[in-house]
Amino acid sequence: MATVTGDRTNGCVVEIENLHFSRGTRRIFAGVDIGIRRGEVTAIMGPSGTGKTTLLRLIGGQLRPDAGRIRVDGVDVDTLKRRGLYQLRKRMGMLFQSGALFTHLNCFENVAFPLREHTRLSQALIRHLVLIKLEAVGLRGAHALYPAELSGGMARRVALARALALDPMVVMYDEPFSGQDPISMGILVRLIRLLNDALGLTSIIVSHDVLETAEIADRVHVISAGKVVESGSPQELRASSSEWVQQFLNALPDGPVPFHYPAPSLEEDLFGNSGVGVSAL
Ligand SMILES: Nc1ncnc2c1ncn2[C@@H]1O[C@H](COP(=O)(O)OP(=O)(O)OP(=O)(O)O)[C@@H](O)[C@H]1O
Repeated sequence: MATVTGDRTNGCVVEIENLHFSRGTRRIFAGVDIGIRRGEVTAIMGPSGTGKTTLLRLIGGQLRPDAGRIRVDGVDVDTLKRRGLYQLRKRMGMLFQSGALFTHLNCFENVAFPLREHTRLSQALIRHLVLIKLEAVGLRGAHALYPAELSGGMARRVALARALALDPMVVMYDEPFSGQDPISMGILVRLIRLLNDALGLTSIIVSHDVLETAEIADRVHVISAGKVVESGSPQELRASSSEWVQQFLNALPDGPVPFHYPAPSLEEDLFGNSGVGVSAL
């Protein structure tokens, strides 16, 4: 775990304390405490409808707690006004299952979109950043393809590159593997872990794919009936007698499918005249 010197947050980038939240008469959270440690991959699991997506929305400030506190990077999300929330959300990458790509934009422009929206970077720098993010997900060679020309797994990886475009501090994944075949799922699983470590991110994953998620998680929190019922490393949960623990088994093997879509060398794309993104210059 990466610990920041002088860190006010006890190594936790997200601190949830005594969280209470209801939807009408339905109580979703009744005293939830979770610390999401900086630099780690944290999985939030639990039965369907237990409030996992709701928890991500609360962390992102899209919903407000009825009681309790949620701090992100030491800041109480509930106290933030519109502008503060906007600034915070720029530092939080989100990859939602429904987070579709813009169909009228190619991969390059999809990833460039948040950079164009939220920064005043030069076109040349945007081009570099987009190529690096696409490279990171193995799809630099697919920069000119439109979403309709991508497989489901490729589309998810482009969406991941887009979620990482602004170099977020935290990335939240809501069901990132849903609808993926086992090979695409294996690639995504590995990619989330690799990018977390390589880019110094903190990742929060909500997923029904218990085995795959546990494979890359440093810590797992199991939520049920408004409370955290289990917390620990996948190994610790394996040693627990909870019924959930039985699900933390075999790792998903990687397959022979190449990770990178065919492309010229990175050097050529970055410093040469390969024509990537020139329409934007
Ligand atoms: N906009 C809404 N208005 C009212 N109730 C809602 C709303 N969104 C979600 N809920 C309810 O809140 C509860 C928690 O929903 P949430 O989507 O967070 O669960 P989840 O654990 O992510 O479920 P799943 O695993 O099936 O995706 C559910 O009972 C759901 O019906």
